[in-house]
Amino acid sequence: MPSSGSEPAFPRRGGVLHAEQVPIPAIAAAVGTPTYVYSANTIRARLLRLEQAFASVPHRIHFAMKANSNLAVLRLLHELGAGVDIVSGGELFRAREAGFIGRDVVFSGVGKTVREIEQALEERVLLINVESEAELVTIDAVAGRQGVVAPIAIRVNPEVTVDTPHAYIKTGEKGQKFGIPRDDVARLVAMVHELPHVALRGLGMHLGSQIGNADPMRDALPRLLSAIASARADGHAIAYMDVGGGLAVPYHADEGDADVDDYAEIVLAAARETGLTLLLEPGRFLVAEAGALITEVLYRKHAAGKDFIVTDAGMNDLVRPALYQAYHRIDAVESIEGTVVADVVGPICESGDFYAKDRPMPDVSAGALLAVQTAGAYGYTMSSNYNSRPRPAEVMVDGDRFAVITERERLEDLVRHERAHLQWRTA
Ligand SMILES: Cc1ncc(COP(=O)(O)O)c(C=O)c1O
Ligand SMILES: N[C@@H](CCCC[NH3+])C(=O)O
Repeated sequence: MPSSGSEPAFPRRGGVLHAEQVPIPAIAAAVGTPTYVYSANTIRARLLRLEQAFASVPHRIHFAMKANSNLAVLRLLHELGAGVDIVSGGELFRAREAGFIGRDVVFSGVGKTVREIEQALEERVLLINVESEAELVTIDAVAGRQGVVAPIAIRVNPEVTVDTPHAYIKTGEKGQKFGIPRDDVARLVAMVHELPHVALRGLGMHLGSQIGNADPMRDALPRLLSAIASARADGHAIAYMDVGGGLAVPYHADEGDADVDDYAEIVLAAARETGLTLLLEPGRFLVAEAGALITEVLYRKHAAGKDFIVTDAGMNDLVRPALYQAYHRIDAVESIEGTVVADVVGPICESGDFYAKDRPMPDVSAGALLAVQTAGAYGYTMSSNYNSRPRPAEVMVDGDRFAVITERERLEDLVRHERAHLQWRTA
């Protein structure tokens, strides 16, 4: 790791990268900006926190890799014994590359294609979480063609009230596309008996994301438990109970974590009551605080009585503020004298391209580095090439080691691949 000797100005509680001294200026100089920087030690600490909370029952933590599918992050979680929750063939491919095998994988999502179901069955995934009757029939047909029996779980929509900071990140409420409405579950469970190539091994749910208290889980668990009891009464050998992800992390400096112990207490009680293996699918909780987006200030601008800080990162690099009006703390990497109330905006041609509005900020000049905090979850994975911009680099820091992947390397690999497979065919 190149070292500049300068210490980041932000390793305080509630921020990211507090678990180790990460030489951000040296990383920015070596890799360029914008770049995501992840801390392996923070991910270790977060996983340990959850492992300790659930240690008293048989359980497995399946990281929802949609939150962060960087290979170094996945490899670390694999080494630490986690499994993964995937939602596409692409995620299955990345999971395999990171060392996960079939039984480490649960496959969620409302729109799995036949090809994705085939691949999941070829890999012998632990569970395919079924989200509709049509999907159930498709899985049975695909498994039949492969001559196997697909292990499935039914994802119940418990239809409870879920309190999240934005409507787009609720999933377990009535009328949403996710899961099987709770009144339909018994019918689907019964249908499984008619389908020779599926075996119902679990029931699960996922309530939503960034859920700061245990109330929705408290409301939903009895509904999941009753579905489990009916499925068992109907003769199914249920082995797993999946409570999804959703645990909140602090984005504001004065916010606390979701109360893991409160959450664990009610989930543990339910798991004990069933005697089943508990599956958890946390995404954000494991990685959000382990990541920051490092961006350079390009310009200061004063217009119509307002101050703007123009950064080289935009909504294509981190879309959460534009998509969910999400708050991310923004700190100067090196100490700056004075503050200014400013909008922090990116270079994209959209008025929604901002990271902060009218926010007291360090009075930075062009060339200063900013750290957009709590960006390790749904940061890079939701980034795009909008405005034909390259995606940010990603750097994983682990003590004095670091692993870098840049867009140039990704594109070079793609082009190499394309060249290797380019061939003309006669029509
Ligand atoms: C099925 C499923 N499991 C797990 C997660 C992970 O959620 P979170 O990152 O909030 O823990 C999600 C995303 O909301 C999801 O859709
Ligand atoms: N992408 C969302 C979380 C939703 C996860 C998928 N169900 C976020 O950035 O907050």
